[in-house]
Amino acid sequence: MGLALPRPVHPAAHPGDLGARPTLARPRQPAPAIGAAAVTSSLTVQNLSVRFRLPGATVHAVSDACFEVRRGECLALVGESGCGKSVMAHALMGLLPANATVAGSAWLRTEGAPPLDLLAAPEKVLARTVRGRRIGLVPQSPAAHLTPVRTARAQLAEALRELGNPASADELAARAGLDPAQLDRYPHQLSGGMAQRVVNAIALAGDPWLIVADEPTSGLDRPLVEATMTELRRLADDGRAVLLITHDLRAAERVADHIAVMYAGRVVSLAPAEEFFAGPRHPYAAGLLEALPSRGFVPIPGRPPELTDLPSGCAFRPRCDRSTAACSHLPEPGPVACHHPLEHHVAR
Ligand SMILES: Nc1ncnc2c1ncn2[C@@H]1O[C@H](COP(=O)(O)OP(=O)(O)OP(=O)(O)O)[C@@H](O)[C@H]1O
Ligand code: NI
Repeated sequence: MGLALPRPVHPAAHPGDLGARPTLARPRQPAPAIGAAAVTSSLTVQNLSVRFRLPGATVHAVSDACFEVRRGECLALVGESGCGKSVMAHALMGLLPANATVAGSAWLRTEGAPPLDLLAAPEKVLARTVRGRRIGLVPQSPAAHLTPVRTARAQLAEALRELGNPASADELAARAGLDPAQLDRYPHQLSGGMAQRVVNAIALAGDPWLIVADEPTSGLDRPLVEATMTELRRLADDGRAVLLITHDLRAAERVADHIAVMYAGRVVSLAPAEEFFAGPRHPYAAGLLEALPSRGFVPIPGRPPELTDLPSGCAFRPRCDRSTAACSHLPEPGPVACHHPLEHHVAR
């Protein structure tokens, strides 16, 4: 985790009082209303599960995940490496490999268009109407995403052409904060920050209202992390929805309105950011917070379980110092796989 700078943890703010915590949020703007039957565009994920079949084993990569993100909001999905964050993103984009099976629903509601269940939609529909147009993916590694033998300008122009956007590469670049003079460079001639801006610009070429950013700051130094976070917050404030996937809790604190914590494929905590940083309900989420430098850097003992061999009940139970008999089975299916609903009240 890129957690070099200690940051004071702010007390709980009044709900909606974004100015009281270290966020980049400006006052939330209402979603633009389009047409008579305007709805605020949103993504509603319900009981999303993903399994991978392997010879002799099944990987329980994501189990019964539920969350929602709307225009104007940023939801951060945080958790340790391997907990299922990227698999979740790939499931939503229809990009899972052939050995995957998916269950649940992920309703994408877009103004002026019929709702679409991303998990049930045919590949042709996802390719033609969703990827790049309604959902833009900011990939983890800009260098790997860009074609090495073509200039930034050529790649921006191609994205615009494919998505039917009449804007010029220069206009798109200017909006992404790119210096037009740098557009004739090849990817290896771009700095890390510039390459990141090029892929951000490509993700926005089709004017998607939902941005899925999968570890957009991995490998970047602190100033670039800050710049990327500022950019993501700006996208949300401009009326887009942002799903930020990260293991960097401090980066999430900078931009997110809501924090979802995943552990071993399950969402174990889902809360408004103010509430989360004031005291999360699940002992694992509490442990993640205590591992922040500002909270003393206390690591969580033990390791996450193998996703091919999950314990029964709460998967965190073997590492948890607060488990009770109730944790030996999962709670009734619901938004959060957790037996500690009053954790933050008890802790304070
Ligand atoms: N095609 C696949 N076949 C089998 N298992 C897979 C496949 N793709 C991913 N997995 C497994 O699914 C689990 C979740 O992986 P995922 O990439 O979503 O983790 P993550 O939370 O994004 O981690 P990181 O922070 O390292 O990116 C891992 O155990 C991974 O090994
Ligand atoms: Ni990942």
